[in-house]
Amino acid sequence: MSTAGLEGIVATQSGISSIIDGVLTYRGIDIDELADNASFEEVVYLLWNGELPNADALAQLKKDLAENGNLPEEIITLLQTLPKQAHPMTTLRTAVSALAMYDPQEQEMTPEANQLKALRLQAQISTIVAAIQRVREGKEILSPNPEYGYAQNFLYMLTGAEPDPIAIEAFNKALVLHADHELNASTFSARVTVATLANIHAGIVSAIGTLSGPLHGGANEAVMAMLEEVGSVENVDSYINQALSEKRKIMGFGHRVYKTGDPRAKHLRNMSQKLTTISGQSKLYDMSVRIEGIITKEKGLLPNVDFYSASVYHSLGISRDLFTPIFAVSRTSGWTAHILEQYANNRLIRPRAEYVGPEKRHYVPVDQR
Ligand SMILES: CC(=O)SCCNC(=O)CCNC(=O)[C@H](O)C(C)(C)COP(=O)(O)OP(=O)(O)OC[C@H]1O[C@@H](n2cnc3c(N)ncnc32)[C@H](O)[C@@H]1OP(=O)(O)O
Ligand SMILES: O=C([O-])CC(=O)C(=O)O
Repeated sequence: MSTAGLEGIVATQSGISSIIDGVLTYRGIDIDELADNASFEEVVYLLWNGELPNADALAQLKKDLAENGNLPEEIITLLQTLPKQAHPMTTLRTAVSALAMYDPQEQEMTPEANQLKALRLQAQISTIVAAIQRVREGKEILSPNPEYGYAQNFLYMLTGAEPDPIAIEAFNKALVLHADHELNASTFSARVTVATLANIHAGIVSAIGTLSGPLHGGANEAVMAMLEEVGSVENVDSYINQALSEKRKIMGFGHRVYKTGDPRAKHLRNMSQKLTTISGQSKLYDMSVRIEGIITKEKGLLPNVDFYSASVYHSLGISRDLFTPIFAVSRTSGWTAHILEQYANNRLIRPRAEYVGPEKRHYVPVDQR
């Protein structure tokens, strides 16, 4: 008997992140502690190496990420050539796929080569997402500033301006909160892909495609679309009641694993309150809180990581269709950690399907059909 959606099936062992009794940890460290204290670079190091970096290792990783963030000229030309109206997740997936062709170690599969490819991908993916926006605005594509950290560099490459410290802190926290999440759908697809011994870029392309759907990472963009459609706190009740009566899903609520709440959501809720106030858009936070109240009361569902991240990113001045690509920028750290873990102890992932098709029968020639 199959289990729909593989619910509750343990498909692999992993030492990277855990969800136990509703508590999320990266390498054993509670996400609450990391959200309040860690830089994204510390989290990347932790996910890849299993330990937090000392000061020298952290400085080296920051330097490596900034230095490896430049894009090959051919990728810049590609980004400038692809259709401007394409969804940025499609453009991102295509650019990462193309990036494999310019990676100096594309066909090398040693652990050392794979670690370097992971580093280059983590460095370049942020440049690509910022570049997608710059190209749409007809602006020059920027490279990372070696003086800046990862979060600061993304905001700088996106806008060309010096980002303010509150924005850097908030963006860093959002990156930390999205970095890894056990065997979510995109991570699973990355692991399935590389378990055939396909290369890292192939795994990340699979993962980006999987993340893009609204039942997974694409929900953050869908939440913002809903907030814009609702428009005001006064409209919330009628909009949500109508959606529920039509049995429509409310994006940003529910979770396959968490049934008593997503531990990341409270951080994003607090950030949403603060940032919407600073940016003069507290209406978005008020609408979100009202929606949460109704969905929790009517459906018993709680917000997931995607719900309040929408108003957070919007308050930072980020376009709605970049929300999911930004999720991919952060999750590349988790995807690559899982890919390296898969390579280190690999076996082809190939489950079975329960056959429910027609009984055995014979081929009928076309003139007899
Ligand atoms: C980063 C992330 O990926 S977090 C998740 C992001 N996705 C979303 O926010 C999309 C909205 N949420 C959902 O679609 C689901 O809750 C999922 C995909 C996250 C989890 O799905 P599953 O574990 O398969 O739960 P499933 O979709 O079977 O839902 C179970 C029941 O709750 C209902 N339900 C679940 N989520 C929602 C929702 N957001 N709005 C309304 N009803 C919902 C379903 O309609 C279903 O009801 P039924 O039993 O009467 O048919
Ligand atoms: O774990 C999941 O199913 C989805 C999720 O919250 C994530 O990927 O962050």
